[in-house]
Amino acid sequence: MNNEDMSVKTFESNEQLSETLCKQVSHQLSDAIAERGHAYLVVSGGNTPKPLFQRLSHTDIDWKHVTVLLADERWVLPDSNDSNDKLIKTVLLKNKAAKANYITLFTGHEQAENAAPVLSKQLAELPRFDVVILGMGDDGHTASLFPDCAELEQGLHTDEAVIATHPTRAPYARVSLTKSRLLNSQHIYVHFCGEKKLQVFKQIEANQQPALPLGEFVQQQAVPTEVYYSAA
Ligand SMILES: O=C1O[C@H](COP(=O)(O)O)[C@@H](O)[C@H](O)[C@H]1O
Repeated sequence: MNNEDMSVKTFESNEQLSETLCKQVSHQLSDAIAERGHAYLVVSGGNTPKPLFQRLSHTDIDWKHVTVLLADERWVLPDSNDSNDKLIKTVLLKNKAAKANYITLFTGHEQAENAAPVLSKQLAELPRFDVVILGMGDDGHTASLFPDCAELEQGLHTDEAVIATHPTRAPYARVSLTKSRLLNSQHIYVHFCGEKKLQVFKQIEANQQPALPLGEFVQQQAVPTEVYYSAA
């Protein structure tokens, strides 16, 4: 698909959206396993992907040949309710998906900026991802590439795989996969819900300035990218 022809797949509810996206993602992971013996799935944190994770966890995929990792992590302890790591472990890596391999972004370093170079080296060694699912915040951030963080330009232009970011209007230091590492994927999905985010997405689609971080993934032509939106 040429991303110039991108259309937004629209659903009434996140449940309905998740049913369709789950089928799509599971086919692509299974195809990757058939072709190369292993598949890489990158997922986002936050609230939006919970129904998708629940469905994926019950889906017949040869999970032992799938590696899952996060697009970003909030620098909190792994037992915090704001930890993306906790979300993945409690909602996705269960049931059939309990057999998946998981690369955590939580290294145990006290500071995100000390963890980032270690993670960057580790993730640079991974092959091309098969599926990357990106979320979007109300401010147009994706992964932990925030419009207001001092590290945004670095995150969009570096060849490093992971950087630390410090949003000024959202809590916690973060680690985030960079644009170059996220775009090193066969397929990208953008997944968001609700009218407020739809309005932000319309600004991004129209390329309104100042450009928002998600626009870097929506406007590019290199990787097939599909947008999944639900009203509720
Ligand atoms: O902080 C984050 O926010 C975004 C969006 O989260 P949501 O709760 O509005 O769906 C998420 O994609 C990212 O992974 C997370 O760290």
